[in-house]
Amino acid sequence: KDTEQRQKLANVVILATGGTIAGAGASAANSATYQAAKLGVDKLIAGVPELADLANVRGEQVMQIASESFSNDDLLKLAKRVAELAESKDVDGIVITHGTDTLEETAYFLNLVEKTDKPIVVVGSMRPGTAMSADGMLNLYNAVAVASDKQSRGKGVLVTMNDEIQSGRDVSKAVNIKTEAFKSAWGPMGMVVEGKSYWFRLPAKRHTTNSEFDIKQISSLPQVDIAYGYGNVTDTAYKALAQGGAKAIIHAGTGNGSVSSRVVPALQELRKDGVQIIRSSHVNQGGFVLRNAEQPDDKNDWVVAHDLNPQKARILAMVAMTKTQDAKELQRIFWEY
Ligand SMILES: NC(=O)C[C@H](N)C(=O)O
Repeated sequence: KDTEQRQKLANVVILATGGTIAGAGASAANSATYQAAKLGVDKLIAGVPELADLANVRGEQVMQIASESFSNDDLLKLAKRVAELAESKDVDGIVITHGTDTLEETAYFLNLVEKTDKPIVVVGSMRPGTAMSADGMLNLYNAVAVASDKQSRGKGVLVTMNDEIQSGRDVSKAVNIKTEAFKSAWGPMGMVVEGKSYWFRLPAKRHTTNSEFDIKQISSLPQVDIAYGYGNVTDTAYKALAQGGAKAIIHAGTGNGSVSSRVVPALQELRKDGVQIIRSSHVNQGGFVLRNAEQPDDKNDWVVAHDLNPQKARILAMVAMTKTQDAKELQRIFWEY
C-alpha cells in the first residue's frame, strides 16, 4: 500500500499471551485435542493477511502460556504494557490475544485499571488454527476491526468472540466445547460483520477513565481465593485458604450466594480475624446476590458480589483491596464496578 493510504489507517498493536488462538493440533480433525500457546505473534498476524486492510498492525509477544496458568504477576505485566502503549501517540488501539479459560478475568482486570479511552480488545479462540473451521482467524480480524474503529473508544475493555462485541466486565466463558462460548447475562454490546461494527448498548458500570484504580499505582495484588458451595459442604476449604494467607475469600455460593449452616460460624470467625468474606453465586450465567437476603451481611460485616461471578469477584476484590480494607467501602466498590 502507498504511504498515504497507510497513514489513514489506525495503528493497532497486538499483544500476544498464548492460548488456543496460538495453539496447534496433530491433525485438522483435532478441534479439542491440541497444545495451546505454540505459535508466535508474527505467525498469527501472517495467518490473516486481511488485517493489513483494517490497520497498520504490529505484534509483541508478552508471554506464551495457556490461560489457566495466568498468575497475578502475569496480569500486572500485561496491564503495565497496555498502559505504556495506550499513552503512546502512535498507538490507536490495542488487541490482546489470550486463552479463553481466564480471558474474562484479564478483560475485567484491564477494564478496572487502564486509564485510557483507546479501544482495548481481548480475543481468543475455541479451536486451534490447525483445526477445520478454526475460529481464531475471524475472531482476530474482528478484534483488529473493533480496535481500529473510533466508535469503540470509551466503551471499556471489549471482547470479540463469535462475531459479537462483548463488555469485558460482563462476559464469561459459559460453554467450553463450542465456538459460541462467551455469553453475558446482559447481552452483547454489538456485532462485527465483515470488519464493520454495529453497536446496540453501552456499559453502565464504572470503567477505564472513570475508574478510581490505575495500574500505574499498583505494584502487587493481595491474595484472594475462592471456595465452592454445594450440598454437604464443610468449612475445611475456607479455613485452609485463610491459613494459606488469603486476605479475602470469595464464597462461590449456591443460588443467591447462600451459605450452608455448617459453614456460617467459620466465616463469621474468619471475618473477626480480618479476612474479608465476599458472597458470590456459582449459578451459570445470571448469578445475582442481594445484600442481607439469605444472610445478614450488615451484622456479619460481609460483602456481596452483586452480579459478578466468583472469578470476576476475585479480580475486583484484589484491585479494591489495593486501596481499602474496609468492608463497607468494598461493598460500595462492588455496587459501582
Ligand atoms: N480455548 C482456550 O484458549 C483454552 C486454553 N486452555 C487456554 O485458556 O489457554
